[in-house]
Amino acid sequence: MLLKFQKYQGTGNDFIMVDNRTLFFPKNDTKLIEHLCDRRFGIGADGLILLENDTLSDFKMVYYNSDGNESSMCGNGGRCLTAFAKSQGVIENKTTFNAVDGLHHAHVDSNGIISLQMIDVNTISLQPEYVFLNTGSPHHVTLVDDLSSFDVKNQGAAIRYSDLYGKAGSNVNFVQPLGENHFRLRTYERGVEDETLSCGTGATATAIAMHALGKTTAHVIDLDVEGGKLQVAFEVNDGKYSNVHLIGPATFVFNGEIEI
Ligand SMILES: N[C@@H](CCC[C@H](N)C(=O)O)C(=O)O
Repeated sequence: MLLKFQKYQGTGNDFIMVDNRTLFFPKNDTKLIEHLCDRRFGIGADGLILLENDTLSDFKMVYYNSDGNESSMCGNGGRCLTAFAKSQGVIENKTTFNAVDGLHHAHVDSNGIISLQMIDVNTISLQPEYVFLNTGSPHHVTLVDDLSSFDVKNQGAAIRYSDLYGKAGSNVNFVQPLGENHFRLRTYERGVEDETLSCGTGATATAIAMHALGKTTAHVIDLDVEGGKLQVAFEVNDGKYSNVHLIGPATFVFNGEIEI
């Protein structure tokens, strides 16, 4: 069978997009999805995203990490899927779609920048050396002095596979403050099992964690990731974070087709 797909990337976090509204795609074929995401033997991507019909909203998002397993929410992927849905004529510039963590609102501005509403965050674990929270995916957030020389892959894997997070594991974000509302982060991603150039739920987690730690009083945070720049905006009342938005570009890379 010939699989038609489009590649998208959001600040360097890259995805294979498939229009699966006819439900033709073999969703349970973990090995196929892993192969398609392989950067040498397949198309190459951090993840694969299916666009499907939904009874409650404009469309449904189904997300797979590059290990081939379906996973939790992908913030950059949600922004890229919004751009893909627009390119396919499924939506115009505003949408509500259904993902594994519920309904998401998104809109595309006149410059193509996409703002994606993320889930509210009401539970934050503040520990002496780190913060843990869930922004649609689980995130461990810890401050480091110099990100440029930091061994993200090995240090990230050690935390991800530690007893802290059991079989499920967690994504791991290493953060360096750059200014009052400006942080740099590098992320080790669960399910990719490597550093990615960007992680949207990770950037969201980092922004909220920095506010919860008192490292900033701002409610609009700039985040420098390896693949570009993201912004996270939120409201907060009594330690509860709402109206959370992940804002940034989502770029079409190429059309492709591959025999599967
Ligand atoms: N890159 C994504 C996160 C995708 C899910 C994550 N790897 C997990 O399994 O928790 C993002 O942009 O949020």
